[in-house]
Amino acid sequence: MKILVTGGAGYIGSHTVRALREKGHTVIVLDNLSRGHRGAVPGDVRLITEDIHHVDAVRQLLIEEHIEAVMHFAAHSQVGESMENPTIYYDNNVVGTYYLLEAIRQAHVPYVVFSSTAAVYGEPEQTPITEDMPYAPTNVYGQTKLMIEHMLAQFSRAYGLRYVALRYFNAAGAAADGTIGEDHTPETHLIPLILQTALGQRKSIKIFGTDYPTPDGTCIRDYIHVTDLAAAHVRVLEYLAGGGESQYFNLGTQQGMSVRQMIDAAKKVTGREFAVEEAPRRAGDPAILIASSAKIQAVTGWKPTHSSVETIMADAWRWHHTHEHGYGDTK
Ligand SMILES: NC(=O)c1ccc[n+]([C@@H]2O[C@H](COP(=O)([O-])OP(=O)(O)OC[C@H]3O[C@@H](n4cnc5c(N)ncnc54)[C@H](O)[C@@H]3O)[C@@H](O)[C@H]2O)c1
Ligand SMILES: O=c1ccn([C@@H]2O[C@H](COP(=O)(O)OP(=O)(O)O[C@H]3O[C@H](CO)[C@@H](O)[C@H](O)[C@H]3O)[C@@H](O)[C@H]2O)c(=O)[nH]1
Repeated sequence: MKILVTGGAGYIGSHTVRALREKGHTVIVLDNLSRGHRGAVPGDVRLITEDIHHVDAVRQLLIEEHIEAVMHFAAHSQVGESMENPTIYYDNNVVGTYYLLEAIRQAHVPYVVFSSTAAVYGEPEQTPITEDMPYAPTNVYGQTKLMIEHMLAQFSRAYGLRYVALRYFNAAGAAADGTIGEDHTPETHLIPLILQTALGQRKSIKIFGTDYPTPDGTCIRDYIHVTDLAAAHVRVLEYLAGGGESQYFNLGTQQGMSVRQMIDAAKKVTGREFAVEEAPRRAGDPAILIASSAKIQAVTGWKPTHSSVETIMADAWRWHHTHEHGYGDTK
């Protein structure tokens, strides 16, 4: 199929571009490079430096290139920033996606795969989290993703668009060959911050909260390898093209790891000692987020195969210690 990947110069999008091409699909990347990297897009993939808000340009591209599906990663995705500056989240995520969907509708593209998030659930009542649990985002970022899910459902009902919304838990790791990986500025995610500390780029890694109701007092998350996330996108595309109806799926491993366990794993994989500081809780962090992925496994047969903590950490380390400044100045 011929697929447009919005946000394909970003972390998860670039790994999915690779997975799609490995399955023989043709890919065009649309990215405004606000937070992505030219160097994350292979030289032989067409990169269109464009913004999803530009409905006329996007519609024209979809029609001219006979695009059959859109994978929509383009978004702002930092929880803290979304609380400090909600307007850019409503504009980039909700308004931007509205214009993108409008272009998709006008160009009659039949399928969309959308990057949603575990943040739509907020503080879960129980774990593992299943898709039928209540939606109660505790931050603006999660709220914008939930609004987009509603928009998709309404476009689907009214115009026949078929879509899958994938609610990722914590994306982690990097391509096994170390050529693409995670490079966010500013970096807020735990694993890159730990590994930057192991590299000596930071003085210490702070543990945000040691008094959570968990066995070691630190937050538990469900870390899923970015390669497994990418493979799930290929699966759900096949599912839609095979006649599957619109769906939303959690993407996680059903295993939780605490912050302390991640730090210990990093020390083992890197063979380096580094300073660890106990710090107060970070506002808005739920104690435990673990996915049930039973639904996507039952419907599409997808299973995570690279998401052991050792593989995640080893792959992330290969990327970070060979790219100390990420994609550097390739932007
Ligand atoms: N990283 C995670 O753990 C995680 C978890 C859950 C959901 N998600 C979602 O997955 C998607 C990808 O996340 P990521 O970590 O790869 O983020 P990222 O910031 O690395 O990638 C996003 C890309 O979208 C581009 N972009 C942003 N706004 C745009 C616009 N208006 N027009 C065109 N391009 C635009 C950026 O330049 C960037 O390349 C996001 O939608 C995010 O909300 C990520
Ligand atoms: O320096 C740090 C950074 C993080 N943490 C903790 O590590 C855990 C993971 O944090 P982080 O890597 O920032 O991810 P989350 O806040 O869990 O959010 C990610 O995972 C969510 C889904 O679970 C997505 O919605 C978000 O977009 C994505 O950033 C949390 O308990 C943090 O409190 C620390 O202790 N120290």
